[in-house]
Amino acid sequence: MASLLLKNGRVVTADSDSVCDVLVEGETIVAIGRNLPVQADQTIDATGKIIVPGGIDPHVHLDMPFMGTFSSDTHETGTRAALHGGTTTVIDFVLQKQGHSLREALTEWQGRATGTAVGDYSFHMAVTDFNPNTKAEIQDMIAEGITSFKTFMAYKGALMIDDAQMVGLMQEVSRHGGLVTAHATNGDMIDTLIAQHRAAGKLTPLYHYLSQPEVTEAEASGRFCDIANYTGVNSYIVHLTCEGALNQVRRATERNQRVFVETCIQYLVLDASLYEDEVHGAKVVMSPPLREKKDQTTLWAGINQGLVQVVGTDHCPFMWEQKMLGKDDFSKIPNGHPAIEHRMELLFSEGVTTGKISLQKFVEVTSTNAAKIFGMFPRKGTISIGADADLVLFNPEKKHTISADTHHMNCDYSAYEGWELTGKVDTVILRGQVAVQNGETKVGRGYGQFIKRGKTAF
Ligand SMILES: NC(=O)NCCC(=O)O
Ligand SMILES: [Zn+2]
Ligand SMILES: [Zn+2]
Repeated sequence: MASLLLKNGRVVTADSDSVCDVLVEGETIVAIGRNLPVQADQTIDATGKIIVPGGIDPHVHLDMPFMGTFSSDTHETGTRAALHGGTTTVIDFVLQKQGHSLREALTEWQGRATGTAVGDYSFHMAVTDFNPNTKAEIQDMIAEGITSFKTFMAYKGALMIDDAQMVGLMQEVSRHGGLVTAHATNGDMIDTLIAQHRAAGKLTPLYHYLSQPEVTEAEASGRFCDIANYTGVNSYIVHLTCEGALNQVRRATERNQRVFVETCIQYLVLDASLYEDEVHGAKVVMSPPLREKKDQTTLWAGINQGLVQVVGTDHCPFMWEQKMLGKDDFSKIPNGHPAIEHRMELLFSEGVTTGKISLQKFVEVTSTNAAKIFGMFPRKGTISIGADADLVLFNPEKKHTISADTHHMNCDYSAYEGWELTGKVDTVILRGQVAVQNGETKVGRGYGQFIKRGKTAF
């Protein structure tokens, strides 16, 4: 079995921080300690580098059929780009087609990802049609290692379920110890506002933003918390963006309810002023939309308060040509933006180097908490003996500039074009293999494995 020794790095986990060596045998970490008296097949000098657990992005949409097109990163290109940014595991969304089974959808997604993913991956199951047949499949999905069930409270006619279905799904998932997650926005209200804006000839990207005011997210977040509380299911709100929604979670915690919350990197660092650009505003058309500075402040504080446990990306890239499907009508712009590659470097630069969050909080929200919530801990999400050797060597001083010319995502623009960041991923190790070094990919198509997940252990 091949061995790899990382020497003299600053090893940071959610609960420890010390300069030491890490020894890997095969795919697994076998020893951690100062000046380990061992030789290995390969040694990497990590002096001056931070070593963190491989990142976990639990919110990505790869090769996903959506709004009449497909997101432009495949499981191959998306997971490769993720690796370049230090994310070694992603959780992608399988979408049930309304009128069809969960199994059919899973088979379709397995067909796309198996043998093509470069980095490790798992799936959430998006339940878009909860009925007696779907109900009977919940247990099967959990047996497959798909223990989280995504709901959309918006996108009516395509993905949205109503409250009756939500209650039924939560009851069934609760019975089997799984987790229900939600895109928590009020779809009916949003559709009404979209229709009003279109009827008034208000068609620029700004009206995407104005069709999804804060109240649409706050209302649905509160409703989701309430139904989850009633059913007793483990619950998680994806891509939470704003103060009003986080206040609903705070309210839930006051009755001693626990609701996990994910925000995404863009909501921490980009704001709604970008929608004023009538052309390029399309690059950041996503749902929910970008919000205001006060919401960013609330989200950073929410991370430090432990109300927000995860920073994901909601990576859902579209080529500019695809975005231009909506050049004359904001409601036809495919929703989503590319970010899978830059989540960790952006969060480090904008969060850790500015002092907004600590390095250990960075590890928690980029890796450890997702591993615990989504049933992968301690195999993933930490640096400990017996864990998968998913390790990121990070150069905290190195400055670099984001550009679509150099990124690895299959997208011809970047919402962060020209941003200068401090802190760069240097080397990435996935299950004991050097996967990225000096900007080069060292593992190939098909190296990524499906990760069967267990239950929430947080
Ligand atoms: N978020 C977004 O704009 N696109 C992907 C689908 C979703 O997560 O709602
Ligand atoms: Zn969503
Ligand atoms: Zn999403």
